[in-house]
Amino acid sequence: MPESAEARDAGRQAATAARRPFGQRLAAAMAARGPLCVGIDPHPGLLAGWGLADDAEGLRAFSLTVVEAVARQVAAVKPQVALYERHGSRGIAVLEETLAACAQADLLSIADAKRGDIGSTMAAYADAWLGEGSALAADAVTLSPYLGYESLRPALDLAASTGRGVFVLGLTSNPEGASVQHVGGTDSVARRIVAAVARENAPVEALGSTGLVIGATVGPDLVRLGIELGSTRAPILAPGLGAQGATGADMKAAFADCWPQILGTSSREILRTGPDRAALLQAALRTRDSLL
Ligand SMILES: O=C(O)c1cc(=O)[nH]c(=O)n1[C@@H]1O[C@H](COP(=O)(O)O)[C@@H](O)[C@H]1O
Repeated sequence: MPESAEARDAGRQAATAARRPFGQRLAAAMAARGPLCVGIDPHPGLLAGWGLADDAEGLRAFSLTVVEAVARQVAAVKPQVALYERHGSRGIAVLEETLAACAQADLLSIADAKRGDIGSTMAAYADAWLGEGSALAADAVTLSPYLGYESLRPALDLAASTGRGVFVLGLTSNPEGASVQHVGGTDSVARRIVAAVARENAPVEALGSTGLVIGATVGPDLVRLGIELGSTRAPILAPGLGAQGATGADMKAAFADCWPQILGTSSREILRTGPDRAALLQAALRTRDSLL
């Protein structure tokens, strides 16, 4: 018999009630397993290197292998949504299956979707990535604030009410980001985003659920722009480790004032060692150890 609407709503409410806030869950995972998030970026070249076809079946084998290799060993994984979207609806179905496998394995998932739009459309993105009962809902999603920080409000509010999290782009790891994010000098666009995120987390005593993305490569910019992260209570997702050149030592120097908040993330450098699960795990643990 099909589930009634009332039963479905009750099930969703129970699922939300049982979930602790994302910041708390991330802090616990980082304390237990270290500050690394493994990026799942199934690039065509990586699929070929693993002997897999560049199609939905290849994508599925790749994604589930990574989840199986690192579950219970690292704090989180971050599937790159673009690399599923390029396979159309079948790729999205694989992403849904990958997110479900993470939930099953008690592995935090961060959907790297970088969504951002006017508020009314943002509400629909929020339902997709953070809503209870959505097959695409992850533990957290990346968001772009460059339509204005407050345009993200529907996602910020839904994340808070479902115990999920967001990571808002602050200073990105790519060199082109400076042309927007550095504008304003010591009162830069990025500094204003960081301040808005800090306000979001102000009521929380420990790690909040509104995170920032700050590239592992931007240490000198943080100093030059006078951006201070330690008081934001934001979890900080730091991409750029490995393939983009940043090392654990670079990150420790750049983020000395907020080290307990840092979740380093690396994709290609780890993924290149697959498809052997033991090799993938070893590469992940080596990267993690560089952050301890
Ligand atoms: O939001 C992100 O994760 C992100 C932000 C950023 O500033 N730079 C950045 O590289 N990323 C993502 O992090 C991943 C980095 O991949 P690797 O360079 O292979 O480790 C990619 O999925 C990027 O889209």
